[in-house]
Amino acid sequence: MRVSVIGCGYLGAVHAAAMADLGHEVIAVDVDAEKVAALSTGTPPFFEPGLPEILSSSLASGRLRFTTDIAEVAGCELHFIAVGTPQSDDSGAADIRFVDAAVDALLPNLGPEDVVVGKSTVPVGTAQRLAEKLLSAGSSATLVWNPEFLREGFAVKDTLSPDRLVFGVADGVGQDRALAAVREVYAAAIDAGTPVVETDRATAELVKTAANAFLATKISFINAMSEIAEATGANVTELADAIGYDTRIGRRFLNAGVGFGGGCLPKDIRAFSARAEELGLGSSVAFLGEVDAINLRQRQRVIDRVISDGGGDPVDLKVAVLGLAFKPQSDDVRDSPALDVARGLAEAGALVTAYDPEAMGPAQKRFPELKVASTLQQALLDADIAVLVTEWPEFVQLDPRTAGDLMAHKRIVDARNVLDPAAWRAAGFHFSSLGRP
Ligand SMILES: NC(=O)c1ccc[n+]([C@@H]2O[C@H](COP(=O)([O-])OP(=O)(O)OC[C@H]3O[C@@H](n4cnc5c(N)ncnc54)[C@H](O)[C@@H]3O)[C@@H](O)[C@H]2O)c1
Ligand SMILES: O=c1ccn([C@@H]2O[C@H](COP(=O)(O)OP(=O)(O)O[C@H]3O[C@H](CO)[C@@H](O)[C@H](O)[C@H]3O)[C@@H](O)[C@H]2O)c(=O)[nH]1
Repeated sequence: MRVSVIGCGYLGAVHAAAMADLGHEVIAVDVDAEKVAALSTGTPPFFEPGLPEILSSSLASGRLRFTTDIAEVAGCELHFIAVGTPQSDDSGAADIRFVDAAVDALLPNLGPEDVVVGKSTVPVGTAQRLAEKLLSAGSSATLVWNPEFLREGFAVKDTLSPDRLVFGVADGVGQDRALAAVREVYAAAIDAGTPVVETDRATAELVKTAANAFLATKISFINAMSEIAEATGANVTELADAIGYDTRIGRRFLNAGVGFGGGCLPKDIRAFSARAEELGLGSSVAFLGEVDAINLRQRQRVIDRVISDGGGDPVDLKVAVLGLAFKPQSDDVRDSPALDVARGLAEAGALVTAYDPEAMGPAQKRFPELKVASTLQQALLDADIAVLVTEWPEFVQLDPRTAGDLMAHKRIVDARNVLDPAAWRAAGFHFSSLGRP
């Protein structure tokens, strides 16, 4: 099929390359000329395993092209909207101006039988409003809401083999055509057995928000348990293992630590709460405010722990911060707990040196005073204490004897609960984690 992708950020760039990899003809549009130039040469402006490979092969095959000129999408049968929906202000509401701008720019280029496919994460009710916008502009194009569930770090695999596909359509003219088009564009995944949920547009929008709210709740639940475990001498990892064996609960997303960050979970639960307030239903999801508060408390808990384990006075305390990305296999520092911990310690007067295998450039853009080391060993050199905040494999596999030889004092805070306390203590370390003795 001939498809366009509007917005070439994490979601759009991966989606465009994956669609071309599946054999579709893809035109991908972004307003950011630098991003378009980088992607056109096969260089993603962010780290995502597997993306450079499918990007290069799709560009070489001629099936994928990037442009800043929206007029080039004319003639495509299907148009994916993948622009950003960031948090707008302190209310937490989503800023959906980019979605509106994308649809406005698309309108003059739409054919009468085209299908517009919304992938951005939006507040429930947005799709209905956009469908009315198309109609009132005289377009007979149909709108499908098709939320995206990819995880950064696994984005290519998640796009090519998703857990499920959700198609939200409205009853009426164009419904069958729209469903046929999305089934065709995703035929490879559907033929491979991916479950498909065909529903109305409001449900499709809500599936996305509800999924992220549930994942965030699971993480904050286990982090609340880690506080209780710590006060009582219990072990939160063994607790998570034991409750996770119950298949109704499941072990995934029960890793206690410094909490969730990134470009999705934090902003999406705040946007959900803000939308519920607008609907007069704020109390129905009031618990999400607590999920957010527990999550942010974890960052402060880690900062406080580093200071207390470091001797109580943060001023001139030499801290090695291991990790800056919001999670491993990503260079994304949007709402990163690791970056907040580095910043919080520096603001308290500590001498912070951070290291991350991929995210130091993006981190320094947001926090220019941040001192970074070029290797893990350099970050640890002469440190009074280390704190592991992103569980990159090279940190998880770090030999405590090597670390001990480099550091001024043998002290470490494991803020992701991934190191073996016995091994670190045996190497002479003062070791602490969150909710584990
Ligand atoms: N990042 C993820 O893992 C992920 C996963 C699922 C869903 N989402 C959702 O997908 C959407 C995009 O997220 P992202 O992380 O890719 O954001 P992003 O900020 O990385 O990218 C958004 C892109 O849209 C471009 N853009 C803005 N206005 C435009 C316009 N009018 N025309 C063309 N391009 C325009 C920007 O220049 C930018 O490159 C959000 O709604 C997000 O919540 C993201
Ligand atoms: O047990 C866990 C699992 C995750 N995290 C943290 O939670 C955050 C989010 O992790 P993850 O969900 O893997 O990353 P994202 O790439 O942000 O993906 C989420 O957000 C995307 C954007 O909406 C969705 O598409 C995905 O389905 C959803 O998992 C990260 O900071 C993780 O460190 C924990 O603290 N404990």
